[in-house]
Amino acid sequence: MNQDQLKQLVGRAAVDYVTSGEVVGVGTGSTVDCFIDALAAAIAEGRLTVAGAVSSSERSTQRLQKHGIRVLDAAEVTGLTVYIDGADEIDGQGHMVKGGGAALTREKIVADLADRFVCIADASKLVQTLGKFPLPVEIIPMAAAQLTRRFATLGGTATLRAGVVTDNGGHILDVTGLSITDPAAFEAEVNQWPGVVTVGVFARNKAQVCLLGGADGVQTLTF
Ligand SMILES: O=C[C@H](O)[C@H](O)[C@H](O)COP(=O)(O)O
Repeated sequence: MNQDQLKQLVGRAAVDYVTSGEVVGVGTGSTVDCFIDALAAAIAEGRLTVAGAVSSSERSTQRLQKHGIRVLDAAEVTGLTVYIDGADEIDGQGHMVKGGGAALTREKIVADLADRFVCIADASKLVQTLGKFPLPVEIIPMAAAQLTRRFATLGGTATLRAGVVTDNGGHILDVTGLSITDPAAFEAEVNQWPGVVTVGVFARNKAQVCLLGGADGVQTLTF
């Protein structure tokens, strides 16, 4: 199976984690696109109903609406049973690096509303230690140079993602050269640097379940 087929596999598997009749939290990315399509198919076939979705990006909102799935504002719900999203990296404890698609801030907001984060990913995303994938950080534009110097003190090289403006009007720094051995401490530290909107380490909002697609099918990891 190629990577696209693995994404479709885990996208379909994630539908089983949606509680019928409820509002579902929806992440962003190519794997989530597969989930949205599988969710729409399950609804069309009468296997499931949903009261709607809270979306983490304009991209996912458009795809959900194209399928006729109602999109609610995050402010319209007080909580969600489940949030389903991909990751750029996930470790053996469910900590993730996210934001390759620049949606990390809204993803963290919607994930924080949910009782359970179900991560869907192909097996290449599983790592021992976070940091090989360039770490996305959403920032206030005027802080770019200052934050670049600050990441250098941690051994990181930050590069501004050219031409990218997030759904919130922020910019993205991608930071290479980091080895994130304590994700919770790293997230807490970087989050309070002035100019940082959201750091792409998800430790406080880590996954409770990961559906990992590999040669042998879907492996379910629980944390
Ligand atoms: O901002 C984007 C998100 O964090 C994605 O969930 C992440 O980049 C994984 O995306 P994909 O499923 O396309 O690999």
